[in-house]
Amino acid sequence: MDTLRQKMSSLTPFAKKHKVTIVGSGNWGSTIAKVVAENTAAHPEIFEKDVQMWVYEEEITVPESSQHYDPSSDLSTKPQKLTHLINHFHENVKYLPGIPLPKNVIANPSLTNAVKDSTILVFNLPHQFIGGICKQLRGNILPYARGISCIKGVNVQEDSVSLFSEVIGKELDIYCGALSGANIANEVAQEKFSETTVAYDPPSVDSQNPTPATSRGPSPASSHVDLTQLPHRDVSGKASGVKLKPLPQEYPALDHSTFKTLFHRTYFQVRVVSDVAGVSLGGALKNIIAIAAGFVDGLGWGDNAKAAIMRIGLLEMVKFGKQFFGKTIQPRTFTEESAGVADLITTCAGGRNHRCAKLSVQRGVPIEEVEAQELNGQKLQGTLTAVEVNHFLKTQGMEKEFPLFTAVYEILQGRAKVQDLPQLIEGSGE
Ligand SMILES: NC(=O)C1=CN([C@@H]2O[C@H](COP(=O)(O)OP(=O)(O)OC[C@H]3O[C@@H](n4cnc5c(N)ncnc54)[C@H](O)[C@@H]3O)[C@@H](O)[C@H]2O)C=CC1
Ligand SMILES: O=C(CO)COP(=O)(O)O
Repeated sequence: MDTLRQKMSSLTPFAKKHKVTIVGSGNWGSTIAKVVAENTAAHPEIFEKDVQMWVYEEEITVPESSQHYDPSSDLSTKPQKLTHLINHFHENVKYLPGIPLPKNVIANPSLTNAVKDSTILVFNLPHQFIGGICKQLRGNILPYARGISCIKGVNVQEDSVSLFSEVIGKELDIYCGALSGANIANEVAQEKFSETTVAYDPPSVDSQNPTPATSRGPSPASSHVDLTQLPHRDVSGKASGVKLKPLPQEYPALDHSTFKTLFHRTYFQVRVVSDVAGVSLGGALKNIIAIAAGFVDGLGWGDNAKAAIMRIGLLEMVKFGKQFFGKTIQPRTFTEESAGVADLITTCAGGRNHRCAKLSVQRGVPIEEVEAQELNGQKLQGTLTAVEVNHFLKTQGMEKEFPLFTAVYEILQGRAKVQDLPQLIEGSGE
């Protein structure tokens, strides 16, 4: 059905194209902006070519290591707005240096202006900032927009845990799916082969009743179907209704096929699934395990130790998913999709959480100190996630059920030593 719609759209163009905004412009945000802009340019029948990229504005000086550094130019000798530099050099010289961005990536410091008229909002920023961003966005987006969250983290509030796709959906009254995978940003940006998983499972409102393009009326008020209740888990696991506004018929459907077209490149191969919880949790929880893997690498304990950490960690990820997202999750997502075990492997090998944890052991300093020294403004997600997950497990009286997550937390708090890891997790993973 979806393929039929796309074929028909190439015969009879839709009156409107999807405008895409990337909310965030860090290491991964800029990389996803590049991927998406390549695809919007390649598919003018579905998307507007220009991709807005919201940038948290800051003044920076072009580093001398940059190919754009020119001592005779004010652009290099005086601090400049990051948006100005991105739009001038078509490169995010701070967060994704050395990677040319397509000219149709437009850096925009105004959040509300960047999302204006966009039907697709791709959320890609460190998870600690999403609450404030949603508050600013509320009431300033198209009511029938759809979201994709590329954020790796979980939302812990008091005694509850939820996904960022759920937070975004609830705050903005839209449907939001997720994208996550074994995706070290710099490698994807260099177009080295990788895979990712997109999870998208809205009610059938967008793909149902696909009136052929040829018989559609021009009225902007027309829609695919009537308003539909979108069942959402709320933070306590109960269903809470969000009214999903239907997409006007002037637009191509927003379905699995469209999202695959938006994100898939030969170097970045997409599988689209429906398990939003599994995809999101894989991305969030593996960051805690990557810290443990970095700790044992920092001690020089070798590959067997790291493999053990990853195996036990994977079991805790699946257990956490089943325990707290049981009704919605498909456990095989953790083992079969890029967003599961593949992401765990890549992050424990080449991710920032692993690297900073390893250096913190080698240098004998807190991981936050390494983060500040090494990452030039990029943010670790595993440290905060370890604290948040521990807070949640405590409220459930379940710290002991997740010994590796708990051990990472205790080590980060300075209450246990990395050397104690084998004792702290002894007997777990059985
Ligand atoms: N970098 C990577 O390799 C990958 C990252 N991810 C995930 O993507 C998400 C975004 O990560 P990155 O793009 O790498 O970010 P990053 O680690 O590069 O973070 C820095 C970003 O945060 C912004 N920022 C700083 N203060 C802010 C504030 N007060 N409000 C809003 N934004 C602020 C900065 O402007 C910058 O864009 C994270 O959840 C991360 O786990 C997912 C896959 C790969
Ligand atoms: O999520 C990632 C790879 O998929 C990146 O992990 P880090 O944040 O540890 O670099």
